[in-house]
Amino acid sequence: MAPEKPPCLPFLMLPLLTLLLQQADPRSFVVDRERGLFLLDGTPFRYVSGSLHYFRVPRILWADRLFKMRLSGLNAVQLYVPWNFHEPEPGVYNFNGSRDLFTFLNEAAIANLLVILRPGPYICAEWEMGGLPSWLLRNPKINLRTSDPDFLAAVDSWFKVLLPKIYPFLYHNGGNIISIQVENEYGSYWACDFNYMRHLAGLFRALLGDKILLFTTDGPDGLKCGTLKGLFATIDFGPADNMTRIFALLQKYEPHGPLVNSEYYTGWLDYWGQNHSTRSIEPIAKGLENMLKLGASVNMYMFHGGTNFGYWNGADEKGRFLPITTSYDYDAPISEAGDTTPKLFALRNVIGKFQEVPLGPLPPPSHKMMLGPLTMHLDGDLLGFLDFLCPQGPIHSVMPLTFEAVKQDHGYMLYRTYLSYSIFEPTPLWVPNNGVHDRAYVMMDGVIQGVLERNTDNKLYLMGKVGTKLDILLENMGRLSFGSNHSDFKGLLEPPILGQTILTQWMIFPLKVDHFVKWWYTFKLPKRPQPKDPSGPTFYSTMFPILGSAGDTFLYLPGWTKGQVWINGFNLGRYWTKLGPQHTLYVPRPLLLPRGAVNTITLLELENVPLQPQIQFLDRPILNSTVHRILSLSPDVQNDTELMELSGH
Ligand SMILES: CCCCNC(=S)N1C[C@H](O)[C@@H](O)[C@@H](O)[C@H]1CO
Repeated sequence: MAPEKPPCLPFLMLPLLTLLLQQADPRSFVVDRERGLFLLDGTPFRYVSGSLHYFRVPRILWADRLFKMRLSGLNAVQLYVPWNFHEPEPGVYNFNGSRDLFTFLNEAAIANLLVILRPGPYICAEWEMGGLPSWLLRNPKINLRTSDPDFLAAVDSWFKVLLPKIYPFLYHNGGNIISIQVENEYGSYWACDFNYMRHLAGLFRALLGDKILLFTTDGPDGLKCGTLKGLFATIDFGPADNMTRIFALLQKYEPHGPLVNSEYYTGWLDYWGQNHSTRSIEPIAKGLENMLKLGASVNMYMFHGGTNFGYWNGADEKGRFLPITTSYDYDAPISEAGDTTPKLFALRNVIGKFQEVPLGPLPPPSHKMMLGPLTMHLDGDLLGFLDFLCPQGPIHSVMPLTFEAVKQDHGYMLYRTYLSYSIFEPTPLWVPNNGVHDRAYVMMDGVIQGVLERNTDNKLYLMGKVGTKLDILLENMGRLSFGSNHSDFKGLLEPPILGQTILTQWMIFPLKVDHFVKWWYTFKLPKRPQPKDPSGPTFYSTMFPILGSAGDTFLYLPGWTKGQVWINGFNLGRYWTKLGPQHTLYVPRPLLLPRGAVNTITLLELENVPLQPQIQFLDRPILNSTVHRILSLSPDVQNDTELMELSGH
């Protein structure tokens, strides 16, 4: 008798068996193209994710923000890794303090959030130079975001440090990173260099292995040059866009994978001099629900925006140079100060229709502190501290040099020369070829004459005797983070012209303002003889204890014009109260010293000080003040510009 045949499983049992077998799989996150699903450990999985940038939030607040994101019903967090945040000089790496990416990944795991990592090398994100380090521009001919060997050599060197550190955090290795993005919206960049994308994909595979899901993200018009065979294609769009049309476009490149919107915009960014951006809740919630009904995986950009502390804001160029504001609130579901908003609860309700949302309640808004007004005391004009600000002394050069040429990444540089002849009539000073990058404060023998700005053809009319000292303070307002040109050199890119004379013989002072302020805050500077009413860039400070209950707060600078703020030596960011729309700077509670200790606040005011040099700490932000556009264009251009702005361009 033939041995009894083993019972043949009815055909339908097979998938279940496959599923059960897969259950036994080790940890895995894969795309099932037969069913158009993600599988997590063999089980169908959809992520509802939110973007949070660790580099825009003080480390001590990471757990709070991540916990709120989990309680909002998210099961993943998406984050960029800014190359320039971690490699300040070639071959010098920093993963400490608020740069400790790995602690952040562990905090995300503790909050029970999976991670979608986007290490670039370019990240956009309204971040300085889109995350690329400005020291790349010390080679002025470098071709960024292409297969230029010089660029690829720097990229390889960086990723050979970063990616091995990421490897243990990959999901299948026991970590929480389920997918990794290659480049960022490459299809929006002019180069369309497939050798570059293939190089990146090969490098990621070589350093991360073949299990991790590598993907790309592009806008609807970028799929042709941004996608690559072997990389999972995803797309980004906002609530006002046509989801059906855009997902149909995506399916031309990813016909069998799950639908993914990697950047579903919950708000938008702000530029200095433009109105504050807000986005209504209802269309955002409706769009999210429609995508979740389709079974799509979605990442909401941003879920918590945070702040561009220091000099880290990026910029765009739309006819005019448009620096991003210090606040990256983004009108996001979690506010810049970490508070829940009605938008968060609306989105949480939508998510709750599709998957389990952790029981609340979400924490109430943090305690906000009010304090002041406080009177700021004049410490002296910037020129009076040159020995501290540039201890190594000036660089001498016939022609002006850029920030990059003298290895100054951020902040300010002083260019000094002397009149070689007297000018008795008002004589125009200007910089050809739009050579002011980005703002120039012009002084004669220490007296401010006015400001020259990028993308304007404004001139200043000067008079002076031979030997008069001409000082031009150049402010770097942040390098372009989007568009066709990231080689956004800073400083005087051309020699200024006075009348018919090209000004040469420069003394160039790279200013270490942050070192100076930190040093001053620590060791207290000796008082110096100062002009009785200095004009131009000037330092003010005051000291104050917190006697009541400390809390998050918003620094308000009524009547001040434009400058930089430090709290206890920490660079809080830029202010531009005269222009708006941001009138307050978020001060996270942990930046303030404990009750009874004395805090120090330092301002570098670049233009004009109010009659009453006071500041205040408010219990709410002002991000939408009326915009006072400073039009320093010539009259004819000014009228056109005003017309354009009135017509809402
Ligand atoms: C004017 C926006 C500049 C282009 N950036 C766009 S579309 N975005 C996509 C980009 O990938 C992301 O990093 C962010 O920069 C986002 C805007 O917040």
